[in-house]
Amino acid sequence: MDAAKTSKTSKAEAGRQLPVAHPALKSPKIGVMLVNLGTPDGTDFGSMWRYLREFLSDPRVIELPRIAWYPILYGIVLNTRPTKSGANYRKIWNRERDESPLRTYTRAQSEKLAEALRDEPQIVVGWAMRYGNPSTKSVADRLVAQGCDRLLVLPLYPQYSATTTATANDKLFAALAKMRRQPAVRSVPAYYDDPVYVDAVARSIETHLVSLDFAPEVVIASYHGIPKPYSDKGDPYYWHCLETTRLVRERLGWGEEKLITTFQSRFGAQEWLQPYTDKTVERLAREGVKSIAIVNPGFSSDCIETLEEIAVEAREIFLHAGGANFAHIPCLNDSPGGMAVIEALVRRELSGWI
Ligand SMILES: C=CC1=C(C)c2cc3[nH]c(cc4nc(cc5[nH]c(cc1n2)c(C)c5CCC(=O)O)C(CCC(=O)O)=C4C)c(C)c3C=C
Ligand SMILES: [Fe+2]
Ligand SMILES: [Fe+2]
Repeated sequence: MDAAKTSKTSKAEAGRQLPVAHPALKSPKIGVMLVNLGTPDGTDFGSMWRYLREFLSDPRVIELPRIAWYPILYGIVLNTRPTKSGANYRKIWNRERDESPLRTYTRAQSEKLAEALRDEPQIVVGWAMRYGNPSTKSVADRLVAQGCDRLLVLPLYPQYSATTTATANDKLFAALAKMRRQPAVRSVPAYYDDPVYVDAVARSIETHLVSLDFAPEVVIASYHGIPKPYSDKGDPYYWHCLETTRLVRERLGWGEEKLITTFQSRFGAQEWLQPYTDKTVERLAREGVKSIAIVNPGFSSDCIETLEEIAVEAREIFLHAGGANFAHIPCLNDSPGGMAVIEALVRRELSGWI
Protein backbone atom coordinates (compact mmCIF):
# COMPACT_ATOMS: atom_id res chain seq x y z
CA MET A 1 0.00 0.00 0.00
CA ASP A 2 1.49 3.43 -0.93
CA ALA A 3 2.04 6.13 1.68
CA ALA A 4 -0.45 8.65 0.21
CA LYS A 5 -3.26 6.08 0.23
CA THR A 6 -2.47 5.07 3.82
CA SER A 7 -2.60 8.62 5.11
CA LYS A 8 -5.88 9.27 3.19
CA THR A 9 -7.50 6.18 4.80
CA SER A 10 -6.28 7.16 8.24
CA LYS A 11 -7.79 10.65 7.89
CA ALA A 12 -11.12 9.23 6.77
CA GLU A 13 -11.16 6.75 9.62
CA ALA A 14 -10.21 9.39 12.14
CA GLY A 15 -13.15 11.44 10.87
CA ARG A 16 -15.50 8.55 11.61
CA GLN A 17 -14.12 8.32 15.16
CA LEU A 18 -13.46 4.60 15.15
CA PRO A 19 -12.23 3.15 18.44
CA VAL A 20 -8.46 3.36 18.61
CA ALA A 21 -8.02 -0.15 19.88
CA HIS A 22 -10.01 -3.39 19.90
CA PRO A 23 -11.63 -3.94 23.31
CA ALA A 24 -9.47 -6.20 25.44
CA LEU A 25 -10.41 -9.86 24.92
CA LYS A 26 -10.78 -12.08 27.95
CA SER A 27 -8.88 -15.31 27.59
CA PRO A 28 -11.45 -17.68 26.08
CA LYS A 29 -13.16 -20.10 28.42
CA ILE A 30 -15.38 -23.13 27.94
CA GLY A 31 -18.68 -23.29 29.81
CA VAL A 32 -20.07 -26.66 30.87
CA MET A 33 -23.69 -26.45 31.86
CA LEU A 34 -25.65 -29.21 33.60
CA VAL A 35 -29.37 -28.81 32.98
CA ASN A 36 -32.06 -30.62 34.93
CA LEU A 37 -35.82 -30.48 34.72
CA GLY A 38 -36.69 -27.88 37.32
CA THR A 39 -38.33 -27.60 40.64
CA PRO A 40 -40.43 -25.14 42.63
CA ASP A 41 -38.74 -22.46 44.78
CA GLY A 42 -40.98 -23.36 47.73
CA THR A 43 -43.89 -25.61 48.62
CA ASP A 44 -46.42 -22.78 49.08
CA PHE A 45 -49.28 -22.36 46.62
CA GLY A 46 -47.67 -19.41 44.76
CA SER A 47 -44.32 -21.15 44.20
CA MET A 48 -46.03 -24.36 43.08
CA TRP A 49 -48.36 -22.41 40.79
CA ARG A 50 -45.48 -20.56 39.06
CA TYR A 51 -43.47 -23.76 38.59
CA LEU A 52 -46.40 -25.81 37.30
CA ARG A 53 -47.55 -23.02 35.01
CA GLU A 54 -44.14 -22.77 33.34
CA PHE A 55 -43.75 -26.56 33.13
CA LEU A 56 -47.25 -27.37 31.88
CA SER A 57 -47.32 -24.45 29.39
CA ASP A 58 -44.44 -26.03 27.48
CA PRO A 59 -45.82 -27.34 24.16
CA ARG A 60 -43.11 -30.03 24.21
CA VAL A 61 -44.71 -31.37 27.42
CA ILE A 62 -48.40 -30.90 26.60
CA GLU A 63 -48.93 -31.18 22.86
CA LEU A 64 -52.63 -30.24 22.89
CA PRO A 65 -53.54 -27.11 20.90
CA ARG A 66 -53.23 -24.11 23.28
CA ILE A 67 -56.87 -23.17 22.70
CA ALA A 68 -57.95 -26.55 24.12
CA TRP A 69 -55.27 -26.86 26.84
CA TYR A 70 -55.21 -23.38 28.45
CA PRO A 71 -58.83 -23.48 29.74
CA ILE A 72 -58.00 -26.84 31.41
CA LEU A 73 -54.63 -25.61 32.69
CA TYR A 74 -55.85 -22.29 34.11
CA GLY A 75 -59.40 -23.45 34.96
CA ILE A 76 -58.66 -26.78 36.65
CA VAL A 77 -55.01 -27.89 36.93
CA LEU A 78 -53.55 -24.67 38.37
CA ASN A 79 -56.40 -24.40 40.87
CA THR A 80 -55.96 -27.88 42.31
CA ARG A 81 -52.49 -29.28 41.62
CA PRO A 82 -50.38 -26.65 43.43
CA THR A 83 -52.02 -27.64 46.76
CA LYS A 84 -51.76 -31.39 46.13
CA SER A 85 -48.21 -31.32 44.76
CA GLY A 86 -47.08 -28.80 47.42
CA ALA A 87 -48.14 -31.28 50.12
CA ASN A 88 -46.09 -34.01 48.42
CA TYR A 89 -43.04 -31.75 48.06
CA ARG A 90 -43.27 -30.92 51.78
CA LYS A 91 -42.75 -34.65 52.54
CA ILE A 92 -39.38 -34.68 50.79
CA TRP A 93 -38.21 -31.04 51.14
CA ASN A 94 -34.57 -30.42 52.11
CA ARG A 95 -35.30 -28.30 55.19
CA GLU A 96 -31.66 -27.63 55.94
CA ARG A 97 -31.21 -25.70 52.68
CA ASP A 98 -34.89 -24.87 52.18
CA GLU A 99 -34.97 -26.30 48.68
CA SER A 100 -36.04 -29.46 46.85
CA PRO A 101 -33.70 -32.47 46.71
CA LEU A 102 -33.47 -32.12 42.92
CA ARG A 103 -31.88 -28.69 43.33
CA THR A 104 -29.54 -29.90 46.09
CA TYR A 105 -28.29 -32.85 44.02
CA THR A 106 -27.93 -30.87 40.80
CA ARG A 107 -25.83 -28.25 42.59
CA ALA A 108 -23.71 -30.97 44.21
CA GLN A 109 -23.15 -32.63 40.82
CA SER A 110 -22.01 -29.31 39.37
CA GLU A 111 -19.63 -28.59 42.27
CA LYS A 112 -18.10 -32.06 42.11
CA LEU A 113 -17.74 -31.85 38.34
CA ALA A 114 -15.90 -28.52 38.68
CA GLU A 115 -13.57 -30.18 41.18
CA ALA A 116 -12.99 -33.16 38.85
CA LEU A 117 -12.14 -30.79 35.97
CA ARG A 118 -9.75 -28.56 37.95
CA ASP A 119 -6.90 -29.74 35.70
CA GLU A 120 -8.60 -27.73 32.91
CA PRO A 121 -8.55 -24.14 34.26
CA GLN A 122 -10.27 -22.74 31.15
CA ILE A 123 -13.48 -24.65 32.04
CA VAL A 124 -16.27 -22.98 34.01
CA VAL A 125 -19.04 -25.29 35.27
CA GLY A 126 -22.61 -24.14 35.87
CA TRP A 127 -25.97 -25.73 36.57
CA ALA A 128 -29.44 -24.65 35.52
CA MET A 129 -33.05 -25.73 35.36
CA ARG A 130 -35.37 -25.93 32.36
CA TYR A 131 -38.26 -24.66 34.52
CA GLY A 132 -37.76 -22.42 37.52
CA ASN A 133 -34.44 -21.38 39.01
CA PRO A 134 -31.61 -20.95 38.32
CA SER A 135 -33.01 -20.37 34.85
CA THR A 136 -31.22 -21.62 31.75
CA LYS A 137 -30.98 -18.05 30.42
CA SER A 138 -29.44 -16.61 33.59
CA VAL A 139 -26.75 -19.30 33.65
CA ALA A 140 -25.98 -19.09 29.91
CA ASP A 141 -25.69 -15.28 30.23
CA ARG A 142 -23.37 -15.60 33.23
CA LEU A 143 -21.09 -18.13 31.53
CA VAL A 144 -20.81 -15.92 28.44
CA ALA A 145 -20.14 -12.86 30.65
CA GLN A 146 -17.35 -14.84 32.30
CA GLY A 147 -15.69 -15.17 28.89
CA CYS A 148 -16.99 -18.54 27.62
CA ASP A 149 -16.97 -18.59 23.85
CA ARG A 150 -17.85 -22.30 23.82
CA LEU A 151 -20.66 -23.97 25.72
CA LEU A 152 -21.24 -27.66 26.37
CA VAL A 153 -24.72 -28.43 27.68
CA LEU A 154 -25.53 -31.72 29.39
CA PRO A 155 -29.27 -32.36 29.71
CA LEU A 156 -29.31 -34.72 32.70
CA TYR A 157 -31.56 -37.33 31.06
CA PRO A 158 -30.01 -40.68 30.15
CA GLN A 159 -32.90 -41.52 27.80
CA TYR A 160 -33.83 -38.97 25.12
CA SER A 161 -37.33 -37.56 25.04
CA ALA A 162 -38.67 -34.50 23.26
CA THR A 163 -40.43 -33.72 26.57
CA THR A 164 -37.11 -33.38 28.42
CA THR A 165 -33.90 -33.38 26.33
CA ALA A 166 -35.28 -31.42 23.38
CA THR A 167 -36.98 -28.79 25.48
CA ALA A 168 -33.79 -28.28 27.54
CA ASN A 169 -31.93 -27.62 24.28
CA ASP A 170 -34.76 -25.39 22.99
CA LYS A 171 -34.53 -23.25 26.12
CA LEU A 172 -30.79 -22.81 25.75
CA PHE A 173 -31.14 -21.86 22.09
CA ALA A 174 -33.88 -19.38 23.00
CA ALA A 175 -31.38 -17.75 25.38
CA LEU A 176 -28.69 -17.74 22.68
CA ALA A 177 -31.16 -16.20 20.24
CA LYS A 178 -30.97 -13.00 22.30
CA MET A 179 -27.15 -12.78 22.25
CA ARG A 180 -25.28 -10.62 19.79
CA ARG A 181 -22.12 -12.60 20.40
CA GLN A 182 -23.09 -16.24 20.67
CA PRO A 183 -20.79 -18.96 21.95
CA ALA A 184 -20.27 -22.13 19.92
CA VAL A 185 -22.53 -24.84 21.34
CA ARG A 186 -22.47 -28.59 21.81
CA SER A 187 -25.21 -30.67 23.44
CA VAL A 188 -24.39 -34.03 25.01
CA PRO A 189 -26.48 -36.80 23.43
CA ALA A 190 -28.60 -39.28 25.39
CA TYR A 191 -26.48 -41.84 27.19
CA TYR A 192 -28.95 -44.67 27.86
CA ASP A 193 -26.52 -47.28 26.48
CA ASP A 194 -23.22 -45.75 27.54
CA PRO A 195 -21.16 -48.47 29.25
CA VAL A 196 -20.08 -46.12 32.08
CA TYR A 197 -23.72 -45.30 32.83
CA VAL A 198 -24.93 -48.90 32.55
CA ASP A 199 -22.13 -50.03 34.84
CA ALA A 200 -22.88 -47.30 37.40
CA VAL A 201 -26.57 -48.28 37.54
CA ALA A 202 -25.72 -51.99 37.83
CA ARG A 203 -23.16 -51.34 40.58
CA SER A 204 -25.56 -49.19 42.54
CA ILE A 205 -28.15 -51.99 42.39
CA GLU A 206 -25.57 -54.54 43.54
CA THR A 207 -24.30 -52.32 46.36
CA HIS A 208 -27.75 -51.53 47.61
CA LEU A 209 -29.00 -55.11 47.47
CA VAL A 210 -26.16 -56.41 49.67
CA SER A 211 -27.08 -53.80 52.29
CA LEU A 212 -30.66 -55.14 52.60
CA ASP A 213 -31.78 -57.73 55.12
CA PHE A 214 -33.92 -59.42 52.45
CA ALA A 215 -33.40 -60.60 48.88
CA PRO A 216 -35.90 -59.08 46.42
CA GLU A 217 -37.56 -61.63 44.14
CA VAL A 218 -38.10 -58.91 41.54
CA VAL A 219 -36.31 -55.61 40.89
CA ILE A 220 -38.35 -53.02 39.00
CA ALA A 221 -36.61 -50.45 36.80
CA SER A 222 -39.20 -47.68 36.93
CA TYR A 223 -38.88 -44.80 34.44
CA HIS A 224 -40.93 -41.60 34.23
CA GLY A 225 -43.67 -42.14 31.64
CA ILE A 226 -44.70 -40.09 28.63
CA PRO A 227 -48.08 -40.10 26.86
CA LYS A 228 -48.24 -43.13 24.54
CA PRO A 229 -49.15 -41.03 21.45
CA TYR A 230 -45.79 -39.17 21.78
CA SER A 231 -44.04 -42.50 21.54
CA ASP A 232 -46.22 -43.66 18.64
CA LYS A 233 -45.31 -40.45 16.79
CA GLY A 234 -41.60 -41.22 17.01
CA ASP A 235 -40.18 -40.19 20.39
CA PRO A 236 -37.50 -42.86 20.99
CA TYR A 237 -37.80 -42.65 24.80
CA TYR A 238 -39.59 -46.01 25.25
CA TRP A 239 -36.92 -47.88 23.29
CA HIS A 240 -34.12 -46.11 25.16
CA CYS A 241 -35.66 -47.20 28.48
CA LEU A 242 -36.04 -50.82 27.35
CA GLU A 243 -32.46 -50.86 26.12
CA THR A 244 -31.11 -49.46 29.40
CA THR A 245 -32.93 -52.19 31.34
CA ARG A 246 -31.68 -54.87 28.96
CA LEU A 247 -28.07 -53.72 29.26
CA VAL A 248 -28.21 -53.41 33.07
CA ARG A 249 -29.82 -56.87 33.28
CA GLU A 250 -27.10 -58.28 31.04
CA ARG A 251 -24.39 -56.61 33.12
CA LEU A 252 -25.92 -58.11 36.30
CA GLY A 253 -26.26 -61.54 34.65
CA TRP A 254 -29.96 -61.69 35.59
CA GLY A 255 -32.93 -63.33 33.83
CA GLU A 256 -35.80 -61.41 32.16
CA GLU A 257 -38.16 -61.86 35.10
CA LYS A 258 -35.71 -60.56 37.72
CA LEU A 259 -35.33 -57.01 36.31
CA ILE A 260 -38.46 -55.63 34.66
CA THR A 261 -39.33 -52.23 33.13
CA THR A 262 -42.29 -50.10 34.22
CA PHE A 263 -43.39 -46.46 33.80
CA GLN A 264 -44.55 -44.10 36.55
CA SER A 265 -45.87 -40.54 37.05
CA ARG A 266 -48.94 -40.51 34.79
CA PHE A 267 -50.56 -37.13 34.28
CA GLY A 268 -54.00 -36.53 32.72
CA ALA A 269 -56.50 -38.89 31.19
CA GLN A 270 -54.78 -40.25 28.08
CA GLU A 271 -52.87 -43.53 27.90
CA TRP A 272 -49.19 -43.36 28.95
CA LEU A 273 -46.40 -45.83 28.36
CA GLN A 274 -47.13 -49.20 29.94
CA PRO A 275 -46.78 -51.24 32.10
CA TYR A 276 -47.59 -48.77 34.85
CA THR A 277 -45.41 -48.94 37.98
CA ASP A 278 -48.23 -48.66 40.54
CA LYS A 279 -50.35 -51.35 38.83
CA THR A 280 -47.34 -53.66 38.51
CA VAL A 281 -46.38 -53.28 42.17
CA GLU A 282 -49.95 -54.12 43.18
CA ARG A 283 -50.17 -57.08 40.79
CA LEU A 284 -46.89 -58.56 42.03
CA ALA A 285 -48.03 -58.37 45.65
CA ARG A 286 -51.40 -59.95 44.78
CA GLU A 287 -49.61 -62.74 42.90
CA GLY A 288 -47.70 -63.58 46.07
CA VAL A 289 -44.38 -61.79 45.53
CA LYS A 290 -43.24 -60.78 49.02
CA SER A 291 -40.07 -58.77 48.39
CA ILE A 292 -39.28 -56.18 45.73
CA ALA A 293 -36.85 -53.33 45.10
CA ILE A 294 -37.36 -50.37 42.75
CA VAL A 295 -34.57 -48.54 40.95
CA ASN A 296 -35.07 -45.37 38.85
CA PRO A 297 -32.39 -45.41 36.11
CA GLY A 298 -34.06 -42.56 34.18
CA PHE A 299 -33.61 -39.99 36.98
CA SER A 300 -30.11 -38.62 37.47
CA SER A 301 -31.17 -37.21 40.85
CA ASP A 302 -33.62 -38.24 43.48
CA CYS A 303 -36.64 -35.97 43.36
CA ILE A 304 -40.32 -35.95 44.16
CA GLU A 305 -40.95 -38.71 41.62
CA THR A 306 -38.53 -41.13 43.30
CA LEU A 307 -38.60 -40.04 46.97
CA GLU A 308 -42.36 -39.60 47.21
CA GLU A 309 -44.03 -41.50 44.37
CA ILE A 310 -41.79 -44.55 44.71
CA ALA A 311 -40.25 -44.58 48.20
CA VAL A 312 -43.56 -43.57 49.86
CA GLU A 313 -46.53 -44.28 47.54
CA ALA A 314 -45.34 -47.42 45.76
CA ARG A 315 -44.17 -48.85 49.09
CA GLU A 316 -47.66 -48.31 50.57
CA ILE A 317 -49.33 -49.89 47.54
CA PHE A 318 -47.07 -52.95 47.77
CA LEU A 319 -47.51 -53.45 51.50
CA HIS A 320 -51.28 -52.91 51.41
CA ALA A 321 -51.64 -55.47 48.60
CA GLY A 322 -49.87 -58.17 50.64
CA GLY A 323 -46.15 -57.53 50.04
CA ALA A 324 -43.75 -57.76 52.97
CA ASN A 325 -40.40 -56.18 52.02
CA PHE A 326 -39.85 -53.09 49.88
CA ALA A 327 -36.67 -51.18 49.06
CA HIS A 328 -36.08 -48.07 47.02
CA ILE A 329 -32.61 -47.92 45.45
CA PRO A 330 -31.36 -44.31 45.40
CA CYS A 331 -30.56 -42.56 42.12
CA LEU A 332 -26.92 -42.06 41.14
CA ASN A 333 -27.09 -38.46 42.44
CA ASP A 334 -23.60 -37.09 43.26
CA SER A 335 -22.26 -40.53 44.28
CA PRO A 336 -18.83 -41.52 42.95
CA GLY A 337 -20.57 -43.73 40.35
CA GLY A 338 -22.90 -40.92 39.30
CA MET A 339 -20.03 -38.45 39.04
CA ALA A 340 -17.98 -40.92 37.00
CA VAL A 341 -20.82 -40.94 34.43
CA ILE A 342 -21.09 -37.15 34.27
CA GLU A 343 -17.33 -36.65 34.07
CA ALA A 344 -16.90 -39.31 31.37
CA LEU A 345 -19.66 -37.79 29.22
CA VAL A 346 -18.31 -34.27 29.61
CA ARG A 347 -14.69 -35.18 28.88
CA ARG A 348 -15.74 -37.19 25.82
CA GLU A 349 -17.94 -34.42 24.40
CA LEU A 350 -15.25 -31.79 25.04
CA SER A 351 -12.89 -33.63 22.77
CA GLY A 352 -11.28 -31.24 20.29
CA TRP A 353 -12.07 -28.31 22.62
CA ILE A 354 -9.61 -29.28 25.34
C1 LIG B 1 -47.64 -34.19 30.76
C2 LIG B 1 -46.88 -34.02 31.78
C3 LIG B 1 -45.51 -34.52 31.99
C4 LIG B 1 -44.61 -35.14 31.11
C5 LIG B 1 -44.79 -35.49 29.65
C6 LIG B 1 -43.41 -35.40 31.86
C7 LIG B 1 -42.26 -36.02 31.36
C8 LIG B 1 -41.10 -36.25 32.10
N1 LIG B 1 -40.77 -35.73 33.33
C9 LIG B 1 -39.54 -36.21 33.73
C10 LIG B 1 -38.87 -35.93 34.92
C11 LIG B 1 -39.43 -35.30 36.03
N2 LIG B 1 -40.73 -34.90 36.17
C12 LIG B 1 -40.88 -34.34 37.43
C13 LIG B 1 -42.04 -33.78 37.95
C14 LIG B 1 -43.23 -33.61 37.26
N3 LIG B 1 -43.56 -34.11 36.00
C15 LIG B 1 -44.81 -33.65 35.64
C16 LIG B 1 -45.46 -33.86 34.41
C17 LIG B 1 -44.87 -34.43 33.26
N4 LIG B 1 -43.63 -34.94 33.13
C18 LIG B 1 -45.30 -32.85 36.73
C19 LIG B 1 -46.65 -32.15 36.75
C20 LIG B 1 -44.32 -32.83 37.74
C21 LIG B 1 -44.34 -32.03 39.04
C22 LIG B 1 -44.67 -32.82 40.19
C23 LIG B 1 -46.13 -33.07 40.26
O1 LIG B 1 -46.90 -32.11 40.33
O2 LIG B 1 -46.49 -34.24 40.19
C24 LIG B 1 -39.63 -34.38 38.11
C25 LIG B 1 -39.35 -33.96 39.55
C26 LIG B 1 -39.12 -32.50 39.79
C27 LIG B 1 -38.81 -32.22 41.24
O3 LIG B 1 -38.80 -31.05 41.60
O4 LIG B 1 -38.58 -33.08 42.07
C28 LIG B 1 -38.72 -34.97 37.24
C29 LIG B 1 -37.25 -35.21 37.47
C30 LIG B 1 -39.07 -37.05 32.68
C31 LIG B 1 -37.74 -37.78 32.72
C32 LIG B 1 -40.03 -37.08 31.67
C33 LIG B 1 -40.06 -37.76 30.36
C34 LIG B 1 -39.24 -38.64 29.96
FE1 LIG C 1 -42.32 -35.24 34.79
FE1 LIG D 1 -45.35 -38.04 40.44
